[in-house]
Amino acid sequence: MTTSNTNVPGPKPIPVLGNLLEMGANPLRFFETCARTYGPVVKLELEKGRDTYLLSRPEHVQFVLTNTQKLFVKGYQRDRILSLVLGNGLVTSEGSFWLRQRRLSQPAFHQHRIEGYAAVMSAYAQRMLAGWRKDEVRDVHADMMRCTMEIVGKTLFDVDLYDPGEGSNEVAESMDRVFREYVKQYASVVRRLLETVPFPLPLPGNARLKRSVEKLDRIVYGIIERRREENRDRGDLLSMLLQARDDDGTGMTGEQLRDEAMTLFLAGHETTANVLSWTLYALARHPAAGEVLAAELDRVLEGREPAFADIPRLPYTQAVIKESMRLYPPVWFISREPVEDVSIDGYRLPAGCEVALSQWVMHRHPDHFADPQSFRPDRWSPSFEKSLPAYVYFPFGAGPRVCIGSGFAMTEATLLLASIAQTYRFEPADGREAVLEPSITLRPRYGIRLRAIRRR
Ligand code: HEM
Repeated sequence: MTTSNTNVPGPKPIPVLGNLLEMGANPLRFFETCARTYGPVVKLELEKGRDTYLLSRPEHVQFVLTNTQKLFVKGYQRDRILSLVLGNGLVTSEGSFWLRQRRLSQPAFHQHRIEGYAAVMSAYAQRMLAGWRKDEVRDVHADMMRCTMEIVGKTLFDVDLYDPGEGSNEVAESMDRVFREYVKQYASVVRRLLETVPFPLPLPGNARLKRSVEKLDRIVYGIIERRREENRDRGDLLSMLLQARDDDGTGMTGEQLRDEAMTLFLAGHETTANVLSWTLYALARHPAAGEVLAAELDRVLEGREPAFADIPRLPYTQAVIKESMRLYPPVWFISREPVEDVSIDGYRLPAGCEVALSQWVMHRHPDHFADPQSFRPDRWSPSFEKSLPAYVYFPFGAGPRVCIGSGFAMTEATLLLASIAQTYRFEPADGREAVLEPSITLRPRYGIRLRAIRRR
């Protein structure tokens, strides 16, 4: 028999605000505490008229993610900010429209394409390091954001974002402005409350974001137009998207290309920057792991610049990245909406509710990870990976909507970390811990200041 959903355990809501204030104070701790206190299915009131259910069994993750498209939708269209910035691109679209776009975009992420992008990744890492001075304190998050943005600019648009000769600083600046405005609004709990108002409010933040997006749109449409006229494969993602044809021979419209380009730019640069920033932060606090990493890099690379072919020979480098994404998952929760009532562990979750799965909660679960709060890259042995139940560790999601850029991201993170850690080791610049900001991604709120000590 299915239990009524009113019986689902959860923290007591207060009038009007539900559980929003508790969550707003520290969403990560709130989700973790709820899962530990109330069990694998927790009911939360985070939106007016729509309950949220936090699920934390691996079977729940499997059920929800593999049935997205059939029993669940992403429901992002109700999110005004994401819709304004990303339009109807791969992250936000649904159903048959999404499927077509995914099929058209997939070839841009084939292994041989990524191999081509790898050379750009390594070269841009070297260019970044050339600007670092011996033993100085740096905000490594700012460095990683800039470097991954340059890499996306080059691999996506074939534009060198920071080469003043190309006159393309405008793209970088506009992207940056949109991004900052978007993060500022996204992290706000007040925004979640205002989302319940059924029309866009004339708030200054909304107007600023809209103006920035309009400016960026003009630039992106300009690039697309010029590239259409040029009609040649430059080896970048945009070339692939421009060439992509459906079975009936139709390609993407200008608007679809704009939405996909914007989506890939945003989805593809901050996530990887976060992984690298948190990795350097963890290494600075765990010098022994840093030494094992440096020894692997010295042994395998013998001082050379890392290349795509080196990646399989860098297992510890990859373990460091996996462990960093376990503790600091760049996407810390995934949300879905059931299209019909579904039954989970005997509870009925109604159509239209929000179902939340949290990498933060699952990746730190003591049932699955020994000493779960500690940074221990050596846990990622082949036997451990084999024994880890499926759908416990899912930094890139799973099912049909799994990250299309996971191969791109792992290649980029490995090559950048190898380049950086080959030349530098890190020490905390002061005794302060970095502040986690669980916005749409898990970012360091005030950056990450580390002393970069030159090794070679
Ligand atoms: C470490 C870096 C990254 C992480 C942790 C990450 C994580 C994720 C996750 C969890 C999802 C699924 C979201 C959901 O199911 O609701 C996703 C989707 C997506 N990611 Fe990534 N991502 C990363 C890098 C990238 C890169 C480099 C790109 C592109 C260049 C990219 C493009 C996308 C796109 C387009 C989607 C939507 C796919 C679809 O629905 O068909 N991501 N990513």
